[in-house]
Amino acid sequence: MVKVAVNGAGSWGTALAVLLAQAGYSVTLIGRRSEEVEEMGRRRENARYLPGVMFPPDLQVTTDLAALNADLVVFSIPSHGVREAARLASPHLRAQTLIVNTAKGLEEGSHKRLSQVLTEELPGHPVVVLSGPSHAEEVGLNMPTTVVAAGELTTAQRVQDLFMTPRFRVYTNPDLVGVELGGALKNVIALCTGIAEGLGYGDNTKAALMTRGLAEIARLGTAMGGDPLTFAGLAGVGDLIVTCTSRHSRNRRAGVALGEGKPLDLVLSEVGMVVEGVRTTRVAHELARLKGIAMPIVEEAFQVLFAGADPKAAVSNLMERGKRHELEEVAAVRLQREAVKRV
Ligand SMILES: NC(=O)C1=CN([C@@H]2O[C@H](COP(=O)(O)OP(=O)(O)OC[C@H]3O[C@@H](n4cnc5c(N)ncnc54)[C@H](OP(=O)(O)O)[C@@H]3O)[C@@H](O)[C@H]2O)C=CC1
Ligand SMILES: O=C(CO)COP(=O)(O)O
Repeated sequence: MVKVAVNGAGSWGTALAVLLAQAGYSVTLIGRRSEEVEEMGRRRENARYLPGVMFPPDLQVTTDLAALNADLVVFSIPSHGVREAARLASPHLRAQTLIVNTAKGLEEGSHKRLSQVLTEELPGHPVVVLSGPSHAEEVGLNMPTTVVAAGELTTAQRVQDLFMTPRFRVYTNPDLVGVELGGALKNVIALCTGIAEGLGYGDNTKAALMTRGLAEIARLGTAMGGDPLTFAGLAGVGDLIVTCTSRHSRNRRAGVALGEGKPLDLVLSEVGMVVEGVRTTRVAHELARLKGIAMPIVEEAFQVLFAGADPKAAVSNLMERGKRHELEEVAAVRLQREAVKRV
């Protein structure tokens, strides 16, 4: 039987451990705090992070990293903990252990994608990224969900085979860069649509932020080597839609509270779970500057989160920017053609 370890017992790790155990594998969920792990073992439920989703009888829960001696190890650790978690995991893995990363973010400081971090810390291990519109609360209740497995295609197909169930449909995508950037950057836009909601603005404003946000995601993502088509797929617009609109989204919820005027520290403690978009805003802001990419929404998000800017003024700044074409590159070609015709 395939032996699986899920490293990280938050909401996403728990939902995936339940999914894989229901699929019939021998699954161990690894948490880092013994009191919580003991409670989960006793209640057969992760009451803190995923209440209402009962564990299948065969799902094991432990703090013991020896459980990482498995065929497949799923990392569900927030982005800021991935490098350290990989270092701790390294001595326990089998030579051939397949690694699947499910966190969505970028490493602060290095700006690295999380698959790059994992490949650096776990050399020789194949790394695949699982991403897409998939809230733990719904996966835990077996609601139909679609995701992508991104990486070297034959390895991504192994992950597709392992995770696919009648309620969890997995597509493959060879574009690791595009999938990881789509998954990380949509959290920034979800914070912004949440802020707009908290300010009392309506659906027009949210649709504007989602659409122009996607333009920014694709602009930075393609500059970093992603395929433009990936941003029209599950890990791009698909995840953007769910995160900007779902009541389950922690990024959206944090944005709403910020828009209502609460300070960031209070917002984060009230949400009580990881809000990846905050750190990712800082990284995306740095990347945009370094690469000379126009990301006005990310700029305003950065000013609101880290420079005390007023959210309402941030929306006005976006609305009152200089005039633009919707598709700058297309417009440049058209204008050139029209100029030639006039000569
Ligand atoms: N929840 C979801 O629906 C989805 C989440 N994701 C992504 O999955 C990743 C994990 O998120 P999620 O499970 O939701 O987060 P949660 O906030 O639900 O849980 C976080 C878990 O990670 C642990 N943790 C926190 N910091 C560290 C660290 N530095 N090192 C090791 N463990 C740590 C926490 O342990 P403790 O309780 O001890 O602090 C907790 O078990 C994120 O990148 C998120 O974007 C992706 C798709 C869906
Ligand atoms: O990535 C997610 C859904 O696909 C989870 O989003 P939140 O972290 O905002 O809850």
